Amino acid sequence: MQLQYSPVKYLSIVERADNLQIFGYFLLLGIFILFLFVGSLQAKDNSEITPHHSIRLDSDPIKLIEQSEQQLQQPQKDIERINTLNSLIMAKLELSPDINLTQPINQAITLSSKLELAEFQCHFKLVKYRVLSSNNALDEDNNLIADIVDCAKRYEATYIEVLYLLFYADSLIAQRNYSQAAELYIKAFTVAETIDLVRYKRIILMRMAHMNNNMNNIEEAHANVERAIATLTGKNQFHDLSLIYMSKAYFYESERKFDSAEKYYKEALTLATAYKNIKNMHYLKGKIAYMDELKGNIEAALKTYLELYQEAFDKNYIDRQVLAGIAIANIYYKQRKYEQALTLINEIEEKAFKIEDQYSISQIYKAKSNIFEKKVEWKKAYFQLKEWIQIQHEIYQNSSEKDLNQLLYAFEISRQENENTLLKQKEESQAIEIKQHKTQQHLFLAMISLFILSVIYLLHHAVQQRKVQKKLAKLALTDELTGSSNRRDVLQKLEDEISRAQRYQHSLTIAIIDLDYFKKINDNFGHETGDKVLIAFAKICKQNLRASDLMGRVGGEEWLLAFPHTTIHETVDIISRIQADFREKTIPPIDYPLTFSVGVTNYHDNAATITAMTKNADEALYEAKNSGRNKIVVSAKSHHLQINVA
Ligand SMILES: Nc1nc2c(ncn2[C@@H]2O[C@H](COP(=O)(O)OP(=O)(O)OP(=O)(O)O)[C@@H](O)[C@H]2O)c(=O)[nH]1
Repeated sequence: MQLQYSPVKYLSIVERADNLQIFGYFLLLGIFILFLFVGSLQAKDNSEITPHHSIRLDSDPIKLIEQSEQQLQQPQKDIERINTLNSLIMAKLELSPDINLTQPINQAITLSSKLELAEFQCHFKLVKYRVLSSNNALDEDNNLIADIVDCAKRYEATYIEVLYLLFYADSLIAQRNYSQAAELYIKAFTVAETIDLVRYKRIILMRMAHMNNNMNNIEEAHANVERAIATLTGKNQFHDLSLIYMSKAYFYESERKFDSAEKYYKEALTLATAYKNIKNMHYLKGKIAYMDELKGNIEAALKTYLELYQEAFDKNYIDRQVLAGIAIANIYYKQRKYEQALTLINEIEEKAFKIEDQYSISQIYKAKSNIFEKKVEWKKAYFQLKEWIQIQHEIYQNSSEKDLNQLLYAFEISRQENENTLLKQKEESQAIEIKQHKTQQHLFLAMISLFILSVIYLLHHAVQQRKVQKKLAKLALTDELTGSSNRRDVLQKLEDEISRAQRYQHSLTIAIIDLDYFKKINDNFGHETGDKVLIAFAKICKQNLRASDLMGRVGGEEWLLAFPHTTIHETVDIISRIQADFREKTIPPIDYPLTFSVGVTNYHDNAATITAMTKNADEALYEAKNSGRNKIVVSAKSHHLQINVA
């Protein structure tokens, strides 16, 4: 059978392989418990109950092995090589469950990991587990279980989670912790049910059945067997049904109901024959013969044992030959054919040593001791008995070691579990820490941003404030209509100029200007036209003034002008130019020339204050108005001079 590199097909194959493999474990466990509880009551061939079929082989395993080995000699693509290795491994396991397959399995694992075929990796690791456990060599790869669990977790292989629970439950069975094991089986069953792993469900039910049987809860054992049978959908499931019948028969055998046991061994044999499982056929025939023997049908049993012995000899199945040989020798013994029994035992003794089968060796010592006893050869009988005791002791020790290994295994699993939990917790707390750290960073950034924004806003606000203040300050000193200085500003500046004139003894003149008949303009042409006149006047003034000169609106249509470093005469000249410009300015609908009157004065010792100076200028202005307007009158208190401009 070739694995196809198609995910769907592939998964189903792997799943089936794994399921079957678990079935293998189940049977292994059965054997273990069998030895533990039934011990010498049972024939050794019980150990062969483990069929180890991970893949059902359609063709002859021997042919498949030859074919695979040939293919492996030739260059192949990696994926094809994995398939070939798989066929080889499965076929070899089919022939001999105990065979050492570490090398091809490791090669398959390496190739699967190279091609990143995770499920293949899981599959081959599981096969490795199976092989190592069959050889009692699990300690060769201490990380295997952890690897499988890790593999399952990484690739979310739920079926391996089930397997993991089963491993754990098995180890508890080995410790006789049945209640906890039962809990785990139920848990595994629940998980298997969630993804409808029918075969797993069946396996779990069968494990529970074996557990029930070991606890003498026979009814429950049979009930679980029936539940397991109910999971079979019929088609192509002879193999599984055959294994279930084997278990059922074994339960009856434990109850010493040999008829029922034989019936089910026969059912199982029919099925094993149907799918041509030679090893199982051999084993089942042995079981049926054993039932005959137990029921007293010695001749029938002997006949079958002899056939099996010959078959094993022909096919070179040494272990089976040894077992059949022991069974035959036991019957010869019962028939008092001591010489025949001894000859046969001697024949197989060497073979038993060759395959290092302790249990068979022990049986051989016991049989020999019994025979020597009957032959009254006490020394030899004593020697064989001594050997038998010695090897029994070793078997017991090995089984204790096995128990110990199971305990260590269970411990390793729970350690792994705790470690995983701790790791998970650590990862979670690290994630929380990172999250907190990030939140802190975000908060810090937000605070910094807020601070920068606040600073920018405050700076902007301060600049704006300053601008507003400046504007307000300017507005406070500016005449809104004309844009020139207002009364307060021009008087303040005049104050400063007076101080300067005083300190530096330079000339300073002022002029107070009042527009003529302004009320009439307002009255005749409207307030707006009046405003236009005021604006036009301010503009003309500014055009005629120097930068150092001062100008400000001190009343409705009254203005104060100041001229530092300027004589009265120069002042009059300037004002005359303003008068001329103003007169020429046309502001419709005013249809006559605009005029103003002016009072001029200057700074001197008798007029050294603002009050004195403006008083003098006002008096001159008054005089200009009274004398007909449109005049520049120089204060008598300065240099008095009247100029008629009209
Ligand atoms: N359009 C306008 N009129 C103003 C403003 N301020 C004051 N006035 C007006 O100016 C006029 C000043 O009138 P008066 O003080 O009688 O002086 P006058 O009409 O110019 O007469 P004489 O000064 O004697 O030539 C008033 O009618 C005020 O209402 C202003 O900002 N705009």
